[in-house]
Amino acid sequence: MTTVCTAEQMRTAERAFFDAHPGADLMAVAAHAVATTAVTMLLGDEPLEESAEWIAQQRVLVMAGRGNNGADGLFAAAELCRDGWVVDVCPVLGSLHEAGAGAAQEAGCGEVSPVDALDRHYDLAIDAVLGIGGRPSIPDSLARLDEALAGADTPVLAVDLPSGLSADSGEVVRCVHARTTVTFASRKWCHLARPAAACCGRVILADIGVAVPDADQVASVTDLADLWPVPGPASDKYSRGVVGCDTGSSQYPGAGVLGVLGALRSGAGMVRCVGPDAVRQHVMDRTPSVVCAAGRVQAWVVGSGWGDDAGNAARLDRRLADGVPVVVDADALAVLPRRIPEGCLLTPHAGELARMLGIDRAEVEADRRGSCLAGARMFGATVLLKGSIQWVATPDQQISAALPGPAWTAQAGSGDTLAGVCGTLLAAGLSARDAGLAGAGLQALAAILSPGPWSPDQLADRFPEVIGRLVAPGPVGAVEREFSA
Ligand SMILES: NC(=O)C1=CN([C@@H]2O[C@H](COP(=O)(O)OP(=O)(O)OC[C@H]3O[C@@H](n4cnc5c(N)ncnc54)[C@H](OP(=O)(O)O)[C@@H]3O)[C@@H](O)[C@H]2O)[C@@H](O)CC1
Ligand SMILES: Nc1ncnc2c1ncn2[C@@H]1O[C@H](COP(=O)(O)OP(=O)(O)O)[C@@H](O)[C@H]1O
Repeated sequence: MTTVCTAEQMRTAERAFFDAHPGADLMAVAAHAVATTAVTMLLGDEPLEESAEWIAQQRVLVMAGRGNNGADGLFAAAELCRDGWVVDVCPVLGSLHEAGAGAAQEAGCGEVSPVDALDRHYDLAIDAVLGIGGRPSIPDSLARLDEALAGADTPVLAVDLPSGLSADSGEVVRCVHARTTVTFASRKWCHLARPAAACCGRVILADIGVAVPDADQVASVTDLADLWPVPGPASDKYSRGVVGCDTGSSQYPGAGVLGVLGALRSGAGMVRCVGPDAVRQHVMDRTPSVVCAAGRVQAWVVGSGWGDDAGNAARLDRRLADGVPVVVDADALAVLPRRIPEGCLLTPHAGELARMLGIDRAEVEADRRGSCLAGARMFGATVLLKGSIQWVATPDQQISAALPGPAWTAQAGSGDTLAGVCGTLLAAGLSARDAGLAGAGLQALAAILSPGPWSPDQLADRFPEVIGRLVAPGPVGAVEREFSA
């Protein structure tokens, strides 16, 4: 799991740290982490070149703002300059942090305006204009610099986060594009949520001695690889797990097909389709290996595409009574009994969760994390709240988020395939929490690897390749590297 925090949580942690360590120089620790990362980037793969003469030819641009983020950059500039690198400081927002500017000047850094910097060559640029105190977007002068640096293929190292991003979201208005970002104490949401994450490059987490106790946990690609069930020599179709799909209706047969596709393409040992005739016919046409007959299953997928039918409550009760874990999706969420068996997984989007909780959708949107916890508490089952950040909360009030993906999956039918994937994972024996995290993570990863308007059935057709790459044997860390490349 990766820890992730908001700007507010970071500031609270910083206050607690200073209460416990009055007078500590956190900025010096942060700046040293920036300077160390900068040197690693400058040296690249050729540490043999690290002679004083070679270092004295390498030029570094430090773009600095006027807050503490700028100060981190300025103290890093001073350290680099003292070590022999040629450093220009560029005040992008007019003024500079006073002590930081003093240190940089004393160490021998030059100063350059944003306009003059456009005409100079740099081997590395450090973006220390805006950090967690930044509001979205950047001034034109910085946008021009960012474009020029990209045009010259100059690597950019962002301090804490690329300027222009909001620490707490994946939104991008206009920002710096970093090759590497060095952040402190915990990752922030912009490092993980898309599309912002794509502007951060490789994110390095520096330990500055500050603990963020209320940081959240987000499943990483490595977690996904660890969770994914892989068949062994003794496996057969039953031991891998049989998924029963009781989804779709004559009005919405497509939802039944998509759920089956999700289950099949994510590795179910067998998929049984027991939906209405209209669904079964379409399923057989698309996926001939599906068994359209009743029988034992290890998990049920219900609710997708049921429509508003008077028989929905009885249809749900029948499946819950089977005693195996159930993925409860879409229309079945409107007819939930007061308590759901604990091993089940409820998969609402914000509107469905609002209805479950008897509140407005806007209230859910205003506190998605808290609403997800409330849903799990109210129904005694695990809840996967779908959307851009996908929270998974358990009845005992543990909460974590799935690997975030791009919004390409925000389209009708994605939830139906996701329910099928979660069914496969429950049938394979994963807990409801792990099934929610891994199912949502697979869909996100598939969309990361195949960006574009792929329809849910097309994306499901890509699941086998994504899973194959995900679980391919290799050293720990290889998976993360491959998928972040
Ligand atoms: N907290 C910690 O634990 C630690 C924090 N550390 C470091 O401190 C950083 C946070 O520093 P910070 O709070 O001073 O805010 P920062 O990001 O420098 O920006 C504020 C300045 O920017 C301005 N401004 C804002 N948006 C703007 C825009 N769009 N366009 C133009 N201007 C804009 C705003 O001016 P305003 O307009 O509000 O007057 C204000 O002057 C953090 O990211 C990390 O690097 C580390 O040293 C170690 C531990
Ligand atoms: N902004 C977003 N970013 C990433 N994924 C999203 C976003 N919004 C929705 N999704 C994904 O899209 C799917 C939508 O599910 P849902 O609304 O239930 O659709 P349907 O019921 O039509 O299948 C979910 O799998 C969710 O994870």
